[in-house]
Amino acid sequence: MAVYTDVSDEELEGLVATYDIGDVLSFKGIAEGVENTNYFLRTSESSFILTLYEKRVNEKELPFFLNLMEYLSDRGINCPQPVSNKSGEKLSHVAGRPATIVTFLEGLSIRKPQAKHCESLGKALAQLHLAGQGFDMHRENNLSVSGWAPLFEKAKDRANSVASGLRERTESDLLYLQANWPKDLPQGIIHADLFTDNVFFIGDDVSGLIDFYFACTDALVYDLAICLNAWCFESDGSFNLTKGQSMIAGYQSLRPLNKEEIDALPILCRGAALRFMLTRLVDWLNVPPGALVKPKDPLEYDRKLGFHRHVTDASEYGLVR
Ligand SMILES: Nc1ncnc2c1ncn2[C@@H]1O[C@H](COP(=O)(O)OP(=O)(O)O)[C@@H](O)[C@H]1O
Ligand SMILES: N[C@@H](CCOP(=O)(O)O)C(=O)O
Repeated sequence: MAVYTDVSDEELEGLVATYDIGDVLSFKGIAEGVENTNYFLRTSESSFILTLYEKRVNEKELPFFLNLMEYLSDRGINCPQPVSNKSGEKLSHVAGRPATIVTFLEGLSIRKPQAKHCESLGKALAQLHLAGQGFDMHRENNLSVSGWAPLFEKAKDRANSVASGLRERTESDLLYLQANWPKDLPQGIIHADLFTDNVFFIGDDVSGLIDFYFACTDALVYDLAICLNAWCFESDGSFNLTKGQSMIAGYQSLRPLNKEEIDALPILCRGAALRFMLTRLVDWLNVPPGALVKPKDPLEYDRKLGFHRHVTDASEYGLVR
């Protein structure tokens, strides 16, 4: 459970009194997520999520995320809407942390997606990229290639205690990716963390997207590389080509990839896997004392990297030319 910060009854009452959202009926820490503290809040008027921003979120960047959710929602993407308080502000403070109340989205996340879910996700990702065009705020991806070496610094001395040879494999991946990372691909707003727990379905169709706190401006096809990693591997570590084909076809049905994007897909998939291996490794080695959180397994992404290192062509991810 990701509850890093407790909110007392008094703090909650004080916060809710600054909003026009009715009276508190129930309030409960949420058993998923690893980044921020989330509570489910039900009031006499509706259901909401209270998010308290933790370690990786810089308060100065919150207007980017909150405005982005509003912009996307105005353009037909079903994502959480920040609720303004009585003073018209979307950002509040509670229990010593910056916080927002956002609307609750209906739908269920799917733990074991099938090809049809991957296709629907591919379409939803392309819709998100198209809807994000014209958003006039910019946020660097601080977890892209230039951010990986500093992240690894925090973990490299203890990496081999997690898996034998992990330090050496990671150093070699870093060198390769730093030397070959593609530039000049089409850019735009990317979600950058569209894992299965951040996508809601109703039936077989994507009904909503949440958790925009890694969103940034980067190569659009890098977002597809993140999703191929997160959705198309089986638990035995194999890549499911049918799922990859479905996702890429779903994406291309709305936003066809150009030649440069297709050529870049293998290295972007490898980079995306390294990015999640690294953040997981750092978190694995540094669980805050007392936090109710289950850190995610870095070795899942170490295994995925083992696959990506041998890929030479986008067709190996299911791209049909
Ligand atoms: N707007 C929302 N509507 C419904 N459920 C939500 C919403 N936001 C978060 N949740 C629930 O809270 C969980 C954790 O949220 P998430 O944003 O992924 O946290 P974290 O940023 O810590 O990873 C989600 O998996 C989901 O179950
Ligand atoms: N998706 C990341 C961790 C970020 O957590 P999330 O709950 O916001 O998706 C990972 O799996 O490493």
